[in-house]
Amino acid sequence: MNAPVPSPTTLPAWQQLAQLAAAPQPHLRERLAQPGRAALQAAAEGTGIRIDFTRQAFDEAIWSALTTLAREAGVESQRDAMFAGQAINTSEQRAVLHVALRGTPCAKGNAAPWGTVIQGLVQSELNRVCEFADRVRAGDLKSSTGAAFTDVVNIGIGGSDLGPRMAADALAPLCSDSQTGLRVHFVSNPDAWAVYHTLRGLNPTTTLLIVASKTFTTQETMTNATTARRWLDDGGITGTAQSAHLVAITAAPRKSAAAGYPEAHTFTFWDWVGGRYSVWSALGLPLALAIGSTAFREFLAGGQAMDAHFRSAPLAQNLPVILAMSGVWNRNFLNCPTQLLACYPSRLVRFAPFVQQMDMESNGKRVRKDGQPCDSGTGPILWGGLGIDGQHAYFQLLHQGTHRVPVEFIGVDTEDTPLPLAAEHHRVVNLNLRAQSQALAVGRDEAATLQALIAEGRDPEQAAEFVSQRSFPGNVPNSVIWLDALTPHRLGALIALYEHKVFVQAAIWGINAYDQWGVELGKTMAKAMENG
Ligand SMILES: O=P(O)(O)OC[C@H]1O[C@](O)(CO)[C@@H](O)[C@@H]1O
Repeated sequence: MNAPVPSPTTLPAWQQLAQLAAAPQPHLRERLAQPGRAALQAAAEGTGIRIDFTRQAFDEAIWSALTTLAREAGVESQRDAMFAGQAINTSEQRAVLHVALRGTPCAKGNAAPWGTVIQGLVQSELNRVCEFADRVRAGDLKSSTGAAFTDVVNIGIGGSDLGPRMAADALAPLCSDSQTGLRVHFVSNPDAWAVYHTLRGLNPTTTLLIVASKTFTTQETMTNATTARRWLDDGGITGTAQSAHLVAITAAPRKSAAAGYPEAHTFTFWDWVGGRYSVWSALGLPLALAIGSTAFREFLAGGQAMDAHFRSAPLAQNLPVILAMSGVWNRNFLNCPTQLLACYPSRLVRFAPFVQQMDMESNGKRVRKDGQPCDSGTGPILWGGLGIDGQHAYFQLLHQGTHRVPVEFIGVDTEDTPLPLAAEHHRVVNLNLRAQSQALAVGRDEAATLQALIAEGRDPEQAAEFVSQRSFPGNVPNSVIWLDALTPHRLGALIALYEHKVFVQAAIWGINAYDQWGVELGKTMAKAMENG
């Protein structure tokens, strides 16, 4: 029997927020001119991350009510239940302990909140992953022909692809110890071209295949794995020799063993790690191969630093809570159904699709944990990509379209690309980020536009004719998430920030962020069609 979960709309703070939202809302232009605006900024110690949320469409009174809502919805007790390993994934009766994969966020000597058994399992599998990655990178672990591996192909989809692929793209280029010549490739799509295109340039005798699947049943992954193993066969890597080229990462090791993946090359994780939260587990092996075990452990430590902040910072200064509650205000009180994520460092090219799965597969829910229908909107439609490219594509709609799209910008303070003019590139990137954040917030009204046109030398009468087309409503709520650098540690902290944001929003809406029954129907129908 499901314990009843109160609708958030019955909470006093929700009702207060509804009243505040019903009052006339000052334009962000005016809000930004109000004193005390600078208070809407916060940083998480030890993570290198800070958030400027001065351009969110609320004032201190609304912000205070939003933090009260978080308290009334029991965000803190729900957070503690997650860290204590309680079965908060109620529809599957599972704990949600991806946080345990990053190590304990306690002072040295204190027991981990999830207990020593889980701590021991995690540490021993992490050590295996790190050792394996370093041996492959060093050329100590040889292929069946005695050669060092030159290429790794990770075959997986969804959570078994997006996280490690995103992080490898972001980190491999600048990890100084990643110059081993080992190339890491990813194939997710079962369209034949995807796997063909990846394998055709590779040498089977020096290629390591990783098949990553929590269930080890996903049809797309198994189809690609069959083709890749056939490619090894065709390249003369057959029978027992093939074992040296095969790796399985799964929570179902019996299934991978039955399919012929060697035990020594099988890395496991557990049912309490959701696919979209699994980059910290053995599923991070391709990332460890791309950046080395030292950097991989730094990545985990970054996640752990954000966990420590999430567990201890007051709600009003707590970065995951800030992102989550800004989102709740925009989604539920300003009625904005979407959320744009605009990343300015180009190494974060895959960050938005990664967060898209994390957020939409988690909070795309329509009933609460007790099975009752939600009477408020839940997870937003999250979309995005690289901000600068977006400026020359869809930002027009943000500035002058008929949708109001809240934006989260991500930028970095420092740049270490080994190019003589890298600092100039960096200046241009951050200048654009700051300009877009401000332009979307303040816009430009018709009077200011007319003045600007006249200052350009336009005839005032002619200028008046098209002043509306040259004006910008602004008032687009946005925050900027600043990283001091894009290192493994900081990326780990950034991912954990988003994981906890999703957690807080689910806690507010009373939904289960950790199941994904919605994707099952299509899978079942595909199977039924296959069986005629
Ligand atoms: O790792 P598996 O079991 O192959 O699943 C891959 C993905 O499929 C899903 O179950 C549904 O698309 C995701 O949640 C998961 O990340």
